[in-house]
Amino acid sequence: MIGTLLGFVDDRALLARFRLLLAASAVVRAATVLTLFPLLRELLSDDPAGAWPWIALLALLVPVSWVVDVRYARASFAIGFTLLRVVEQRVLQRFERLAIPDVSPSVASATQRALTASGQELCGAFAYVIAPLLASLVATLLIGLGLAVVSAWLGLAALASLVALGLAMMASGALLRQAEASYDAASIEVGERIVEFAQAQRVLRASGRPVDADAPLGRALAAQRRASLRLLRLALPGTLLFALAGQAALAGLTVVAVALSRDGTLSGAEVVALVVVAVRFLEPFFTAAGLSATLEVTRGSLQRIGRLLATPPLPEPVSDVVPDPVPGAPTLELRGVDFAYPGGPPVLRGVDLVAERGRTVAVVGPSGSGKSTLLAVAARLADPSAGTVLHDGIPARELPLGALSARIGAVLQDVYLLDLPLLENIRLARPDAGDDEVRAAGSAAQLDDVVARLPDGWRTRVGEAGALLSGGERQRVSIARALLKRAPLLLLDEATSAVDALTERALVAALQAGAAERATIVVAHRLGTIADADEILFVDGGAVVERGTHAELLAAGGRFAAYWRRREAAAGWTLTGEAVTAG
Ligand SMILES: Nc1ncnc2c1ncn2[C@@H]1O[C@H](COP(=O)(O)OP(=O)(O)OP(=O)(O)O)[C@@H](O)[C@H]1O
Repeated sequence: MIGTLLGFVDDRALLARFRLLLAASAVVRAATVLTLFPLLRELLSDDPAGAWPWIALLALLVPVSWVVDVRYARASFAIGFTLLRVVEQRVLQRFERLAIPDVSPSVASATQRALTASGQELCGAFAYVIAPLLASLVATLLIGLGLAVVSAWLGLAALASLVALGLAMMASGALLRQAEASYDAASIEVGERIVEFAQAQRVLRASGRPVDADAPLGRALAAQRRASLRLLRLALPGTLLFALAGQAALAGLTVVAVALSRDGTLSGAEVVALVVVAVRFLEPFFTAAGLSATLEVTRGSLQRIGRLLATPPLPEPVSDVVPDPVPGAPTLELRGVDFAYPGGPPVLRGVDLVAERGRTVAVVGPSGSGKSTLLAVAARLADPSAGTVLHDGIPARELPLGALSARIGAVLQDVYLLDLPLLENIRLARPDAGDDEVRAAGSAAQLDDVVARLPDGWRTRVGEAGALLSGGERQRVSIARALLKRAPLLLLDEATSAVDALTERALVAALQAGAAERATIVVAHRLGTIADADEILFVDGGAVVERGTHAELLAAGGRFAAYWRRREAAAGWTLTGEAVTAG
């Protein structure tokens, strides 16, 4: 565990200082304890004046030990804070680079715990528990060596004590580890359920479901309570076992000292001195017994962070240099792309798609046929299991993620706004854009009337996840982002599904204004958007089953034509008063 912890520390000079101070602290502590042996021996002998040199040495060691320990504590804190920083950094970096399907609720919850608790736990545990314990344990080893110098038998007894205490420590750790693992799993489950509970408030209230013991959150909280009780229960036998081993070790050392006195190897005064040294020798182990629960929590945090960091990120090229576009290559090309979500059936099968500058490709198909997934793979939110995605002829995997993201503007189904002013939410698409540009993009995205209603206009914070705005308003913000970005590839997934027909017309016009400069792929159910596309791909079961222009596909009388007729018929249906009638 200590090796793993120190493995996170990227400051080599700090690590070297820490190791040096650890050695110095252990040596001085051991020397202080071992000095007690000759000091007490002389003090209890016929000539107590012989104790003066040892008292002088002790008087010197005490302030030296204090100075070394203060420096050691400072280095330990510096390591603790470095752990906090590096863990936060690595967890965030890894999270940002995970393929989107890998960002499951449990990964999100584990990340949240790693960022909000684990880093702090590691920092505190290292500075307050692990580092002091480490110095004490190394000092104990040195004291054991010192005892061996006095007598080989004492050395052996000390070694046997260390082994017994080490085994007791491992046994109590193993008991706690199991309980800690189930407590950890229960806490992650509670984290997931709380997020779900908060997000599903409208649905829960609409369905009138009370939060009771049978609700998912109630069940998760009950499981966490049980796991926490088990953790407390299992801490007790471990501590008792440890105390027993400690008493046995002390008794063993005393028996050896007494036996050595009986055969004349040690004087009575030396036996008394040895018992005092033996007590100090065992002290760190008793401290460790009291702290074993903290150590197991630290081990749990480390494992959680390790699991998160073990999830492979989307592979990135080693070099930051963006390869040159291949002359004449389309803006985006998918060649024989297959894709499946982790553990799921194939969702895309052999998809070919070419999106060229100035042209619009519409992807059409029944619900669940894989349209949004196709856009996700195009944007490299996930890598295909087979086939290639090329941007300007460059395989997506050869483009640094930053460069790739700069090429793509997207309005996806799940629009997410941050709790920032409206203006800043739009500016996220292009952080260097000036206020005027951001406002112009917002106006083109039909946000002027929204802004007029907001208390602070463009500077109004939109609330967590954009809670202050309606679904259609959030879509407009997302479109404003895409307009501001002016990326060469625009991906639209039901981009205007939540706005009224009039606003939609204005938004489509705004999006078309720059269409000559970019390639557009649009997933839409609305007939107008589909009919105007340069090419339509009809997708079913993850495969492109028909492709062509609107006129060609209608003339072919195949799947798309049937879909189109059904849509047209549905568009004629209207709800009036009590009945549904065809219009
Ligand atoms: N994160 C995910 N994990 C596992 N399966 C998923 C995930 N997202 C989508 N799927 C599955 O992949 C399939 C295709 O989903 P996708 O959202 O791409 O379809 P779609 O054609 O865009 O549907 P819609 O028109 O309803 O938006 C569906 O069967 C869906 O259940």
